[in-house]
Order: sequence, then structure tokens, then C-alpha cells
Amino acid sequence: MQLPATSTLHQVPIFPPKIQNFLSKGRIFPGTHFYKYRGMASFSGFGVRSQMAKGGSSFGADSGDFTLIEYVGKRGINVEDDLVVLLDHIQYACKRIAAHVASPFNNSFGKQRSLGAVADSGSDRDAPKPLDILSNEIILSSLQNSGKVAVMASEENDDPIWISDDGPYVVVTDPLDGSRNIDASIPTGTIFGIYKRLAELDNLPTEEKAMLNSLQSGTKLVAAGYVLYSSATILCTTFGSGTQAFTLDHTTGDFILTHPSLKIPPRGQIYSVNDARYFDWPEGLRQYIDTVRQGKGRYPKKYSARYICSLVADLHRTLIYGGVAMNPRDHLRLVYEANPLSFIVEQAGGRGSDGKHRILSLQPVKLHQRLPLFLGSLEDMEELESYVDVQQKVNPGYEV
Ligand SMILES: O=P(O)(O)OC[C@H]1O[C@](O)(COP(=O)(O)O)[C@@H](O)[C@@H]1O
Repeated sequence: MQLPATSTLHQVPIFPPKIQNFLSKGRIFPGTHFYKYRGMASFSGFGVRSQMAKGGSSFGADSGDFTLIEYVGKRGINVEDDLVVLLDHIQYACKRIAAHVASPFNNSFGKQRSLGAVADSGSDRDAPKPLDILSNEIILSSLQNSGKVAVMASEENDDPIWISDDGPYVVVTDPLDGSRNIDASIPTGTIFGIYKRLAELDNLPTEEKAMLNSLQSGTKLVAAGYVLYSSATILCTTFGSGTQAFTLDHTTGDFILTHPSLKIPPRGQIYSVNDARYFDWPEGLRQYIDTVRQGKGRYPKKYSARYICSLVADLHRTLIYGGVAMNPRDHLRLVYEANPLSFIVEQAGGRGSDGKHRILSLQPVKLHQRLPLFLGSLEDMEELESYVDVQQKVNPGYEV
């Protein structure tokens, strides 16, 4: 058995990208390579082998039949080879981040460096924690190694980072969302969106083309995903033809397709919001929450509240159970949080809005632009938006 590589940073097991060489040989689904790891996992391994034995070639996936890379490669939805390579590097980065988040040796990583906004940067970004910075470095190095990325825009950097003139893609990312939860081992997540590089901007100065490439409208996303670091590590992604979720098999290092064609229920019975802010909310939002709490809304059942305060975790639960997850104040970021997550939710049959407009229709004007965010089931979202006045205007600053 081939042993996993080891991170030089903190001696955690990792599984490096596997496919770059195979792609250059024009092979995306090389049985021997994948089976080397997969033989250990009887459930998932059997699924693929049985398909192969039947000569199955097309995508009609059942849970456990595909790894992420098999799914996006020629056996599955067959996205461009360059995108497969990029995704392989992103999943590798996320496995490294997952290992750090769960590592017993990283108990100082959650500690805040300083309170308040990033010092001297002129931005209103929150001060990063060491694990935010490490996650950012891990993602950046994976994108650089992929050879497929022109520019990366991250929550952790004031400006986009130009990587390569001929990289075909632009990646926007929040490398570790919810990191305020790290000290208590509460779930966190990575969010990413992928655009094509705008070749028509190639002759502009580097800073300018880096910014304009990063400020593309969400309707131009070619792919988006999040990775949830929780009791399971889940990678949920869309390429514009449905939403699929994959669960990390820790014995093999593969993300296995566990939620093919994930659909959010059209109606849920859960709302997710920080309701300690009730007295700062506008009238419409208060009325909406009061109504569904009492079971007096369009769906005549009393709603339950769930709020982890970790966007990826709150969204993932909402995708699975239905309902609505929201942050009504100008807090979450359009470019690397709201847009990618709205793309995923829409592709799962739900809706992403700022309370008034479809998120994907908004043209970003600033890299770190913040806005209210509402994501969820179609019927719940329609009902919520019918209250009109749901965006929180006061934002006094909250310490926790
Ligand atoms: O303090 P609020 O308004 O409840 O915001 C919580 C939200 O902020 C986040 O922590 C993101 O903020 P940061 O990027 O500053 O960590 C989300 O994960 C969470 O959903």
C-alpha cells in the first residue's frame, strides 16, 4: 500500500493531487491509480468496480459510485480537463485544511491575533486567526501548483493575487469561514468560486486586470463549492448542472459521491439567524420570524431555530433539511461567500437573495463588499421576501 504523503507543516496525513500526470497522458479514469486507494474502502470501491465490470460508462450515479475526480472527469459530467486539474488541487488543499482543523497539535491555531478589524489595511475585515492565515497559504499554494489559475481573490488578502498570465481560471475564496468557532471545535468551512479568466483584459496592468477578473458577476461562475469541516468532511459543488455533495473517506483520502443531484426541500420548518439581534432588526424581519415561530405563516407549523454561527454549516443543514439561513446585516461578502453559495443553492433548487434581489444578479463593485444574505428553500424564501423590510440597517458592531 502506498503511504500518504506528510505535510511538512505539521505532520498531518495528506493525499496529494493524483491526476495531473494522467491528464497529460489523456487518461482521466485510470483504474490502477484510483483502485490503489479504493481497495481499502469496500463500499465505495465495489461501486466503481461493479460499474466497470458491467462496462458502464455514462453518469447515472448512485451514492458511492464515484469519487469527486471520477465524477467531474470523463466518466461523470465531463468538465474541461483544466477544470478537473484545478478541482483536484482545491480538494487536496481542503483535505490539508481539514487535517489542521482536526489536529490535536493545533490548539493554539484558533487564538485570535488581535481584536477588531485588520490593522492599517484600510479594510474593515476582521482580524485573521493563525488558522485563517495557514488555510489561505494552503489554498494559494495549491492554486499556484495547479498551473491553472490566473488570479486568486481571498477574504484574507486586501487585494487579489496575480498568479499566472496564462492560467485559464480565476478563483475567489474564503479559505476558512467561521474560524471564530475554532477554539470550541465547532464546524467551519472553505468556500470557493471559479470563473474563467477574461482574456479581453490581458493587456491591462496587472493590478487592474486582477481586480476586474475578481469582480465578475455571479452569473459568470463556472463552478462553486464549499467544504464543511464537521463530524464528516463534505465537499458540495456545482458546475451549473445540479448540486452534488461528496463525503471524505478518511481511509482512502477520496471524496465519495454521497448526495447525487442534491435538492433542497421546497419548504422547511427551520429558520437560522442570530436572533439576539432581534431588537436591531427591521419591522418586516421581526414580523416574519414572529409569524413562523407561532406556526401562523403560509406553512401552518411552528418553526424551529437552529444557528451554528458558521455559514457553511448553517447552509449545509439548510440544504439537507430545508428552511432559510440568513444574516440580515451587512456582514457576509458578495464575492467569495454570497455568490458561490447562491450558485450552489440555486442549482439545488433554492434561492439566494439579499432580501430584495437575486444575489447572482448583483454586480460586485468592491472586492470585500458586504451585504445581507438569505439562502434557502424556494417557498420559505418567497414568504420571507414578501415581508419586504428584512434587511437590517443598523450595524452597531457586536463583540461576539
Ligand atoms: O455575528 P453574526 O452576524 O451572527 O455573523 C456570523 C457569521 O459570520 C461568519 O462567522 C463569517 O464572518 P467572518 O468571516 O468574519 O468569520 C459566518 O460564518 C457566520 O455565519
